[in-house]
Amino acid sequence: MVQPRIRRRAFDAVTPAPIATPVAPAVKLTGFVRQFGDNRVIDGLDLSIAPGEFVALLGASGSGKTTLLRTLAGLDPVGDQDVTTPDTRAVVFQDARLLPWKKVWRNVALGLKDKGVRARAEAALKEVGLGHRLDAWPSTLSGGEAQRTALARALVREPGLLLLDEPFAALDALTRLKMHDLVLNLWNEHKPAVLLVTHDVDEAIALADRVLVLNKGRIAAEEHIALERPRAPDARFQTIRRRLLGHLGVEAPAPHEAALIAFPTGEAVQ
Ligand SMILES: Nc1ncnc2c1ncn2[C@@H]1O[C@H](COP(=O)(O)OP(=O)(O)OP(=O)(O)O)[C@@H](O)[C@H]1O
Repeated sequence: MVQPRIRRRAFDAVTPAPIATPVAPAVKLTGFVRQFGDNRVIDGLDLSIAPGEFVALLGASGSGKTTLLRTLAGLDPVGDQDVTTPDTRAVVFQDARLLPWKKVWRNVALGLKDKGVRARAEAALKEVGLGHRLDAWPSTLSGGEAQRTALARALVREPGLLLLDEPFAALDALTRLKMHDLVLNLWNEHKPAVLLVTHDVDEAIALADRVLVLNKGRIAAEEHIALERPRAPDARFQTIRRRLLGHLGVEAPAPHEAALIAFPTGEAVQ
């Protein structure tokens, strides 16, 4: 058979197609399984998170969000399964988990070994707006201050992966909005990969580059959030919101209700 001759156009030689340099993911799981007795909580899950990417994870209660986060934190055994994560990981939980017998700066410095430990803790606490509470006892902190301290403790280690397990769920709505700004500023400054577990669809859309929905032990849906930050609850936001609520099996509320949910402090504008 005569092979067809491939004619190269002249400009092919001078304008080669750009070659995308592949970036190794910060997090990679392929077909990951986690089972408790007969309960297969994570069932062949594939997940990849790029360095510096901010990912939010939604899912019904019991869908395995915390199990996945604990796996990535290295808190649970993974057997011989392939789990790629950065070496340095840090977790912030819903409760700050500060040691009450250590002053705030010592909580942040916990586990730091090199020189200048106090100075590093101080710098981290200044970053979260608590430079004036270095010598305070944890019992004297407000809920928001305690979570700021937990964030400082996480970031002082310069983690490649920051795991956030509903860190704002126990805070009042106004404090939560302030924490969103703080987290975005810290993320911009340090650029770790982030996995935020949350029940709050608005929080996920407000913060993340990508929102995943976990269902039956797998990623059931994914939304790339291509909205510029800071994100207002505009029509594009609401469209993504409706889609995500649909994936979660929740009927989207009417627009005026959506605005009240997005801005419970009364700042909503429709
Ligand atoms: N150590 C354990 N032993 C046995 N079962 C467990 C264990 N940890 C979690 N599970 C089970 O795994 C399932 C998923 O739990 P997980 O805490 O990961 O869910 P979740 O999506 O984070 O839920 P929520 O949103 O309510 O926090 C649940 O059925 C839970 O009972």
